[in-house]
Amino acid sequence: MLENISSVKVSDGWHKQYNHNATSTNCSMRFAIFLPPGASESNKVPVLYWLSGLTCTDENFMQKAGAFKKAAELGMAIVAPDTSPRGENVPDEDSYDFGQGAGFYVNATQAPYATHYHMYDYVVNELPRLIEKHFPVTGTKAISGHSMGGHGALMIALKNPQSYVSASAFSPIVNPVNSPWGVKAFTGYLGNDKAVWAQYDSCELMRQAKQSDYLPMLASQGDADNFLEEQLKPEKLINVAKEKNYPLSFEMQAGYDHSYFFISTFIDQHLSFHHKYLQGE
Ligand SMILES: N[C@@H](CCC(=O)N[C@@H](CS)C(=O)NCC(=O)O)C(=O)O
Repeated sequence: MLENISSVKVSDGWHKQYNHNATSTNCSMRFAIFLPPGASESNKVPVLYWLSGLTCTDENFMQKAGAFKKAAELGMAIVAPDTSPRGENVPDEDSYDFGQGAGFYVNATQAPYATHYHMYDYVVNELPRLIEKHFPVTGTKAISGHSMGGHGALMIALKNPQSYVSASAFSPIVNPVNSPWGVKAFTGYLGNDKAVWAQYDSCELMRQAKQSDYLPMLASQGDADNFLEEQLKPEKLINVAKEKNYPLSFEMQAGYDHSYFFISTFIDQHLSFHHKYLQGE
């Protein structure tokens, strides 16, 4: 069952948080939803799913991105899940980039993580089903995210092109199999078989994509981002997109760092981008 834990009016719509027992992650999960003004059973709205980065919960985007005014104007709901399973029984590690707060949107196969760390199934299947059952939304979905969540958004869209109308990302980890954050997470959650890692790597997935599965994709990156060269490596995805003629619009923005200051500056552009496709244009 859904337990409502907060309800706040904002930009004429509502920001709400819920807990529920999730079967995919085998624990209680919290998520946040923004419902734009006028959303009702007789006026269902499309949904943008937002996946956050390392150390985040459902709250970082909702509190810092400044997305409500534009989402209210465009008539879009936004759903922000947590970034991992959580709780006393959920295995953790004393580091910011693995364990709780760092689920990497994969289905873990390795003990002791395989019991709970199924964020891929949670985001792709369980959460949308729940949202569509309990809220006034259509089944039309787009997906976006930041950093680890940018990896999640692009990877999930590339693996499920029939389920989303568009995908975007801020500062995404585009090639986790070649990024220290990704290598650490994939080794811990997925083991040593690189063929399994490749199934969650946006560069590899784009390389394999059929033209009939191409989705409109937007990525924004700040050139003053501390993680740019070591972890994010956007040129890897840009190169694959060029080779494949994939419709990726990549925008390097001068002077911006890795933070929500950057996201809040360009979020309206990303919401408008998704709106175009969510409206069925
Ligand atoms: N230096 C950071 C690295 C983690 C980080 O930059 N997290 C980003 C996502 S990859 C974030 O959104 N942090 C939370 C926030 O800014 O609200 C830390 O040690 O916590």
